[in-house]
Amino acid sequence: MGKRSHDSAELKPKKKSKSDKPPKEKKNKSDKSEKTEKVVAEQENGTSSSDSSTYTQAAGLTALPQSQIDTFMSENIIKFTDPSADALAYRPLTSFDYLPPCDNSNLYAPLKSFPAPTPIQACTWPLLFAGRDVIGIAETGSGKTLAFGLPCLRKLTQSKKSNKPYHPSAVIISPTRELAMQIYDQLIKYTEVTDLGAVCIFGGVSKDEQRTALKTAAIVVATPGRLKDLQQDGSVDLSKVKYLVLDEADRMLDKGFEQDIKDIVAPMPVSRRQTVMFTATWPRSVRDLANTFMSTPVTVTIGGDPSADPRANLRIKQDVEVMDGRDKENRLIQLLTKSQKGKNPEKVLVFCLYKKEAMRVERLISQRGFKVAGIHGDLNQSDRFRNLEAFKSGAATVLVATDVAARGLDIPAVMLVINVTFPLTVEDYVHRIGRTGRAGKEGHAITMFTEQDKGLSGGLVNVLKAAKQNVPEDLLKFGTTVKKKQHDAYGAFFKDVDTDKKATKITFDD
Ligand SMILES: Nc1ncnc2c1ncn2[C@@H]1O[C@H](COP(=O)(O)OP(=O)(O)OP(=O)(O)O)[C@@H](O)[C@H]1O
Repeated sequence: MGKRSHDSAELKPKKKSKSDKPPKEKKNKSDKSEKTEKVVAEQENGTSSSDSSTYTQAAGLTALPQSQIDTFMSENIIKFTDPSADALAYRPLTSFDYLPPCDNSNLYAPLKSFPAPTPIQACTWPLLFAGRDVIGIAETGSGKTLAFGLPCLRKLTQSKKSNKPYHPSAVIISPTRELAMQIYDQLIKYTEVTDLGAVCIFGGVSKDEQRTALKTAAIVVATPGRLKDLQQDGSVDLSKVKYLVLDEADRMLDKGFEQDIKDIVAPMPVSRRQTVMFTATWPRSVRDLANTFMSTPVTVTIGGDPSADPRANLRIKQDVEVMDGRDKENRLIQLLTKSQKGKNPEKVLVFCLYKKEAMRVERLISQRGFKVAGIHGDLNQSDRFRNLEAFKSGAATVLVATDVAARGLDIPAVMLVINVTFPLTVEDYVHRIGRTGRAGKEGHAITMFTEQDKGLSGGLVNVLKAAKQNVPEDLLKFGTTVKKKQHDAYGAFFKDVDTDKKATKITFDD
């Protein structure tokens, strides 16, 4: 587990008095069609979903010559798509000096470790401060967590009312426990200086401490399964939520999670909440669904049109090696021998597709004497956190993972990503390799590709071409057609299953 443990671990359970009791389970009577009509009506009216959002552009930012703004926009290939055609009025916040005033002057203090806002922060902050719904699309490792996190914290600090017990004001949903914990760890630096309570909720650990922490938390960072359980058993009431984030939004809206998200969001009136979605990949398949959760959203894209194929971070050198599956293990050991030699072995992340495959590959690597740890869905939560921590600290320099670690994880100084087995989708490929080359650094990814993966060759070729990478002849032989349909298991494969629960859900295995 990270240096900071989540609130629930720090709070001791108290004897419940009547007023301490969590809210009783409420039947959600909201009729779906009514809800959809409401969203449409609000979209037509263009009403703002926010109550405590105010934003006045700093005088210094207004004074900048338009040419300077235009250069920033074109250099970073920034695009705003706004049905209300209002977004361009908000100049990108190119320096922390232009942040709007905040009732709690401490809020911005932790930002001083950074030189300037990243492009996705610069462009989405003004819109989010102003209360707009936003879809933010930017490459892996580009600072999206603070892009949605800072406006959330400001909105809650500006609001005069304190939380009713068990009624959080903000919910941030992410697909995996490690990612939820990482978001929480980033945000807690800011909640600590502003006295906002936060809690991280995920499956695989006891619910009691989480229930206790929910009493005072203004911000809930959660994975969907456990949050839904706690909501359904009446441990938390989400009807006062005014800031909702879906991180890794395409994954959250995919069919593996779609129903959980709908159930969680049902009691949060769209008229009173600001809805924010962030991702590095934005397939067409989820866009219409995303709109049903949002009110006149502005889409902000950094690095090019989101209608194109998923885009890899341009600082990552991508090598694809087409080979026979039987040669993979030797090639893996060869690559590790090279990267692990000397006093300072490189941090290498090795991706497999199946849990059993990951265990086998981890055993192989360990037998060859490398310092390796593993992370996959069959490990219990404390082993997952411990192994991730071992990799972060350098106690293990190789981490073997399934796609549970593909998205969002921000592990410093991963030099090389090796894909032993290609993932189920090209989006997952982009996320996997995005564990290297983060926060402006260079990275390298080596992918073993076999005939079995040929259905994805077209999509991969497009990703390589878009990033101006070498496309091997052997890969082109498999064809360049991009199949429209995603793999059926996209989502289900990746879903974190709450190991505390009896197996009523499908547990995906190889
Ligand atoms: N303004 C900034 N300047 C420099 N570094 C920053 C800035 N904002 C955030 N970072 C750092 O950049 C790293 C990557 O940020 P983050 O994890 O939010 O990326 P991300 O865009 O969410 O990536 P992914 O798509 O993989 O989830 C983090 O270590 C974060 O602390």
